[in-house]
Amino acid sequence: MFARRRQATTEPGPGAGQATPLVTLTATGVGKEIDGNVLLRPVDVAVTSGQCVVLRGENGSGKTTLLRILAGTLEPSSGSASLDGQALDERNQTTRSRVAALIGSPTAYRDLTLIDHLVLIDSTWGGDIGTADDRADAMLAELEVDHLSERFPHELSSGQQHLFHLAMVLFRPARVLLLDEPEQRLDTHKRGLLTDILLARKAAGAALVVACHDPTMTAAIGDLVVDVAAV
Ligand SMILES: Nc1ncnc2c1ncn2[C@@H]1O[C@H](COP(=O)(O)OP(=O)(O)OP(=O)(O)O)[C@@H](O)[C@H]1O
Repeated sequence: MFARRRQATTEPGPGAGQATPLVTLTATGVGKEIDGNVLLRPVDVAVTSGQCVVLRGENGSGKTTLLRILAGTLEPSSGSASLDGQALDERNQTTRSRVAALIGSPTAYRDLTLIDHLVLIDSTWGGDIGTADDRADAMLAELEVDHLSERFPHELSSGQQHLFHLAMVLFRPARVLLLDEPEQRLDTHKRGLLTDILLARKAAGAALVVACHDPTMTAAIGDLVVDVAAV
């Protein structure tokens, strides 16, 4: 007998174009050590709906580690992180339903086209405007990669691949968006496009935490900058 399919959720979010209740993501004194190696010095972060916190820090200072803790995929060694007072854990349906994260590369399949990927994601998260194909096309168009919709992931340039990864994450509804260097590999125009999309998500009520090395983008999207100390 098969186990019941693990549901994502039907909760709406800014990606779904619906009104979004407030959320608060808090990390207090979170730090991480593995086998005596410091990955992240203790740091505090708090963000609520409609705000963006930018994580700034030199290479290796622990920004990705912090994002993993906020995504509930990594336990902190010290301190605690919570979403609306509940501990973050990606295995927990509440965390999964509210938090979308681009940390590293999401899983992609060689034999599915870009639009196939988004339609697959749509089969979990759904939407209420048009068909799944319409919704997927609209997401790809927002990032100006709709002309690549019938390509396979390995037929993309590195910047196009990154835009595809962003599309997979931005496509699903989410009250919290965690993005690790979303500007990487993007040209100036695409960075501007992404900036506008993130500002729109903020205006729609998403809470954003973004690790970013681009000062222009940081100034445009950030309500608060958290400097992550070198380890
Ligand atoms: N599994 C691990 N075991 C031990 N140390 C690790 C492990 N993973 C990462 N580190 C170390 O932890 C530190 C923080 O890494 P992290 O990827 O969080 O930094 P970052 O600020 O995101 O860096 P970048 O700006 O280069 O992306 C680095 O010094 C890294 O070498």
